[in-house]
This record gives sequence, C-alpha cells and structure tokens, in this order.
Amino acid sequence: MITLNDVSKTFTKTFKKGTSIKAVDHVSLSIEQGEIFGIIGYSGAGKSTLIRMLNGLEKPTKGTVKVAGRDMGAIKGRELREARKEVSMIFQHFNLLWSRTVSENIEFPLEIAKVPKKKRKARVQELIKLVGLEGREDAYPSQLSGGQKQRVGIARALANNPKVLLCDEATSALDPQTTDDILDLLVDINKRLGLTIVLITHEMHVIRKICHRVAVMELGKVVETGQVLDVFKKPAAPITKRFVQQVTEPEETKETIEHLLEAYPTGQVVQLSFIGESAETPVLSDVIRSYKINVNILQGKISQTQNGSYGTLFIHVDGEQAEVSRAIDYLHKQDIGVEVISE
Ligand SMILES: Nc1ncnc2c1ncn2[C@@H]1O[C@H](COP(=O)(O)OP(=O)(O)OP(=O)(O)O)[C@@H](O)[C@H]1O
Repeated sequence: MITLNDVSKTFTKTFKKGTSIKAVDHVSLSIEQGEIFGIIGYSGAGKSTLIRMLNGLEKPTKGTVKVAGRDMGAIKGRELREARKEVSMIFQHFNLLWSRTVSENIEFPLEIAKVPKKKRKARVQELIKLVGLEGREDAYPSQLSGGQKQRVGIARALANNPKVLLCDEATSALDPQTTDDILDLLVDINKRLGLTIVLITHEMHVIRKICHRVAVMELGKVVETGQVLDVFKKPAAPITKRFVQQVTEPEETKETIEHLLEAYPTGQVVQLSFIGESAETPVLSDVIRSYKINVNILQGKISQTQNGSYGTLFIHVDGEQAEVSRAIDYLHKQDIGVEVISE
C-alpha cells in the first residue's frame, strides 16, 4: 500500500543562508494494506515531515513515496486532490471547524467532493454511528470533550472512504483513559474496514497497544523496524531500548528492587520476562509443583500487543539453597527470560 524508497527531505534555513536541515534522511519503508504501522521518535526526529510526505503535503527532496499506486512526490493539481481523498489525516488538536456542528464538520469533505445532499446526510449518519457519537449530531466542537472531538476528526477523515488514515499524534492531547478509548476505536475501524493506518507518536504505549509493526526514528533516519512484539523482545538500537523501558520498566522498579533485596535477605529475587506464548503457559505453577520451594509473587505486569502478550514478574524463591538453585535452573530452561537479582 505504501512504499518509501530511499527518501530524504532537506529544508533550507531561510534565516541562516546556506545551512540546511535533513529532516528525513535516506528512509526506505514498506507498509502493507490493512496494517497499523507506528512511527516513534522524540521531538525533531522527522516524524511529521515523513507522514506529511505520505499525503503530498511535503515533497521529497530525493527518493520516491508511493501510496496506493500513486507517486506522491510527482503528482500535482487534480490528481493530488484525488489522492488526498484516499489518504486522509487526523491531528493532535483535531482541526475542527468551530462554527459548524458535529454533523456539519463530518459533512464538510463530502460537500467538497460534491456528493449529493441526500447521500451526504445518509453517510454522516453512518459515520456518527461508526464513531459512537449518536445524540451529539447538533453539538458544536466547543461543547465536546477531547475524546468526542477526536471522534469527529476520525469520522470526518473516513467520510470519503480513504484507503489510508494518517494519525499525527492523534492522542497526545488526551488523558490516558480517553487515549485508550480512541486507540480502541482505531483498532475497531482497522478491523472492520481493513483500513491501513499510519500513526506517529512519541509514546510507546500507543505503539504497544495498537500497532502491528513499528519504525523507530532518530535524527531523520529509521534506526529500527520490526513487529511490535519482536521489538519489545529484543530492542536493538539504544533509543529503542529507552522507548521500550517507557512501558516495561516503570520509574519505581529500581527502587522496588532495592527494597525487595533488603526485605528478603534469604532466598533469591528473580525477574521473569514473558514474551508471546510463554506469557500464557503455567511456568510458575509447574516450578512450585516440581520443587520444594516457596514462591512469593512480588510485583508483575503482563501487557497485550497486537501480536501477542509480554510481561515481567518479580518473584521471591525461598527454601533449601540446593533446591532453590535447581528450581532456577528449571526456569532457565523454559522459554522465558530469567534474571536473578540477588545472590
Ligand atoms: N518547514 C520546515 N522548515 C525548516 N525546517 C523544518 C521544517 N519542518 C521541519 N523542520 C525541521 O526538521 C526537523 C524534523 O522535524 P519534524 O517536525 O518532522 O520532527 P518530529 O519528529 O515530527 O518532531 P515534533 O514531534 O516536534 O513535530 C526538525 O529539526 C525541524 O526543525
């Protein structure tokens, strides 16, 4: 559905002649139809520039950007307008028309596309239902919550049946619960309509929750790509490790471990990491049944990604030293990560 072939975008600084910024630097990517693809990076990494090249708002300085068979860097005028119907976008600050009601906002792209009035009204009703805004048709954006505003943005973006939905930090202005509701809606739309979704974010939580694959950007380059679960399992680039830690290791984990080591002077504190199917096998009950040990669960969390689950669990294993060692050897042989924190 989307192919970027060795794409670069350089901006020339107007205030300092002769200097330039390589916002996107030799990026090659391919995104399949029906995929939810996330691009993560810190501020200034080049995400916005990259996503804006997918709907022709920016033209590449070098390389080619193909979306649904069209060369987005080369097309102009009418063809570009046609292409933009197929590649729509939602934004961090919603970009709604404040003097129009919910229905009128959603109707707007249909008016531009010259859809007859009767058809427009029917389509708006369909979209209102799809995004769960029944009863709010006549409200103005100022009367809506952030989550409802983004639902209007999504409905408006879907009005002309696009093939690709671009999401530019679409949940960054929302609280955590509303973020989750909007992300659930995006997954639902992706499944129901088979829509390809490309999103940019600086939050690994967003990637973890809804993306199938992820690209990590740093200084204009894509430094890592892969299935979300694989990236969680084995993040390669240092920046990816930092992003993964955002969701796997809460700030307080280090303090908790220090506290646990003090609190449990005998036995051993062990950190188990579960990825994919191993998160669903009864490893703990097996080890308790097979060895004469006591296992105390100290802290743990299992999270879902679109490709499977992963998690970490801190346990305290106590008993006779030889038996504890045998139990830990057994854990090492399972398909899980095992790290002994105390000796
Ligand atoms: N129109 C422009 N003119 C000049 N420089 C630009 C322009 N747009 C982006 N840049 C520069 O390109 C680099 C990448 O910016 P970009 O907005 O793509 O990054 P980003 O990852 O989306 O960050 P943010 O989340 O802060 O928007 C930055 O150094 C930025 O200052």
